[in-house]
Amino acid sequence: MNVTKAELIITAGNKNQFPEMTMPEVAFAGKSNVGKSSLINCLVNRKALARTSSQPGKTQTINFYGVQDRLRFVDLPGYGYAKVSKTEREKWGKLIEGYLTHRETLNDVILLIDIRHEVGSNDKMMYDWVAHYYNRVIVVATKADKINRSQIQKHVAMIKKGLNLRPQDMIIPFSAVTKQGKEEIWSVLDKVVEDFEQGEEI
Ligand SMILES: Nc1nc2c(ncn2[C@@H]2O[C@H](COP(=O)(O)OP(=O)(O)OP(=O)(O)O)[C@@H](O)[C@H]2O)c(=O)[nH]1
Ligand SMILES: [Mg+2]
Repeated sequence: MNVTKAELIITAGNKNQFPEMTMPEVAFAGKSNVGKSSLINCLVNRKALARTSSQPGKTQTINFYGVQDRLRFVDLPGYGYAKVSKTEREKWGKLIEGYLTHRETLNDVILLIDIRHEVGSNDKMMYDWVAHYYNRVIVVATKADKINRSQIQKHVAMIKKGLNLRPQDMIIPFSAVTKQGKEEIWSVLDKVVEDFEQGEEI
């Protein structure tokens, strides 16, 4: 999709604020600071539509973005930030669960993993959880610019193994700096929109 229009729809701190289910949605999950907001900005050709920060744990709400009036991107709060209190973590769990398990228009969850690192226990937990509810999981291995190009396939294989990906899952190396992987992600998303719009016509 050639994106010329993207806007924040709502910053939701609880499920009553989730927008009506009128459009296909794709949610971005992953550890705090992994690059969820940066990926969204890259996909919509904007520098700062989704707020990014070098300080982890900044996004504590579910942020809905409208893309070209055909698709929504859903920026989920990151997990695994140690300085967050137990009460905050519980609130996070309820909010995420309330979204991920009750959203008929949620087509895919994109799980972001830092390409440099071994898969963490939180990542594995998140993957297993999403895999349980959704047909496929799209894994985006972020910050690919931080490793040598020749090492990318090795790291991708390491993540595949660490998460124990199934044949129907996908893994795409990506960099918000070089935009590597952007086209590949869009070709998956374009198909999501097409399928949704065709389903509506019937
Ligand atoms: N080199 C490089 N840096 C990146 C990339 N993606 C994100 N970053 C940097 O990583 C930091 C965190 O990025 P965010 O997009 O804010 O991460 P997030 O997952 O939204 O973080 P939370 O909202 O705290 O969960 C920022 O300093 C970004 O500039 C990338 O592909 N390459
Ligand atoms: Mg963020």
